[in-house]
Amino acid sequence: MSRLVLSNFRNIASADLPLAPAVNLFCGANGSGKTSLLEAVHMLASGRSFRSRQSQSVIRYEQESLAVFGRLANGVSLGVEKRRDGQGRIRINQAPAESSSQLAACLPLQVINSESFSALDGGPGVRRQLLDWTVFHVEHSFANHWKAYQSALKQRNALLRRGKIDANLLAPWDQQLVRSGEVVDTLRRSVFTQLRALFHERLRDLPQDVFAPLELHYRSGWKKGTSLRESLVESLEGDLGQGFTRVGPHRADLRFTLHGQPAHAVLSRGQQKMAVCALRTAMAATVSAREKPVFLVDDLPSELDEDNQRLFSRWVGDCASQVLVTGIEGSVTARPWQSLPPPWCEPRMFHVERGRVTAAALGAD
Ligand SMILES: Nc1ncnc2c1ncn2[C@@H]1O[C@H](COP(=O)(O)OP(=O)(O)OP(=O)(O)O)[C@@H](O)[C@H]1O
Repeated sequence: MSRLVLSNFRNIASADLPLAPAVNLFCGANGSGKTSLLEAVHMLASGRSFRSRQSQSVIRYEQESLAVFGRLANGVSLGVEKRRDGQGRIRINQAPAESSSQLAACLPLQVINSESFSALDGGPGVRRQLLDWTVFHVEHSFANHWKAYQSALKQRNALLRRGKIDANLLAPWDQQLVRSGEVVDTLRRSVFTQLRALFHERLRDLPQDVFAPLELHYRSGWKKGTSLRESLVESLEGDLGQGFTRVGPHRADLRFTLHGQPAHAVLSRGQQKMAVCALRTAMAATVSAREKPVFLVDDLPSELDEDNQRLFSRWVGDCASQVLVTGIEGSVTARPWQSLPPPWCEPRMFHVERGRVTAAALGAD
């Protein structure tokens, strides 16, 4: 992204930022507005915030609307506007866009923040989304198959909730469920194989006594060794009792294990963060043949020692198109990037103070 423009975004009344092609650092005190800048980029890539479901809370107090505009390195422009009454607009190259997945296709994004630990300790839905982000950016048609699957699932569950089953009513939804569900699973499986290999490649840079046994598994969402159709038939009686479909790609999961235990129950906090960083950069590397993602990194030093910060910056340099990093102190935030080859070792520094963002000299705290 070469330019980022914000208005009335949290405590930032306005900002117009020329971004460096590789590394951009946003430094300042607590509450100054650093994370808000990352949140604005996230909104540009997805139409929503990563901190709040309600965009009203993101609009600057006493203002009616917010706007974010970004010009990408390839010249494409993206714009998102949100109003307090819930209305909003998404534009790509000035023209209205139909869905936020069009934004996502233009701007693949990876976020590392305090929420990222949920890849290890959160529910299966969070991990499924990580895999699906990767699949979508490798194969954009995945979104249509997944949508078709979810709409069949909704109809099937509505029938199951009624409690008595007319086989003629259920059959067409089962057919659509199996057809799109198998495509979803096939795409996930093939992308998972690449992702897992790239994840292990990164783990080899970490202490092997700890990380060599870390395993990543894919669960399809139904019984191993049976087809989706067979599984649906097998579970129909139980599904009827529960009133919803208990098997299928909507129950898929990624699992991280270490010596047979869930990884988050064994790894230290810093080790967990490095596992998440390995996963996120492996995801970026998996999709990079199509488009290299932009990374948003909120407070890299928290939980990580200097060696791990440097390792993470090297991983990012290998798979990302650009990175936006926040930190309290400029010199500390810049350090991990300075040992990389150009252009990664030439960060652009911005100072953030009570919602005002200004260019700053490197090393000025
Ligand atoms: N809708 C809003 N309108 C105006 N100000 C807001 C709004 N929502 C949040 N704020 C304020 O905007 C600031 C947002 O700070 P942000 O989270 O971006 O800070 P930060 O620099 O990342 O801080 P930290 O280092 O503590 O993580 C805070 O001071 C917060 O109180």
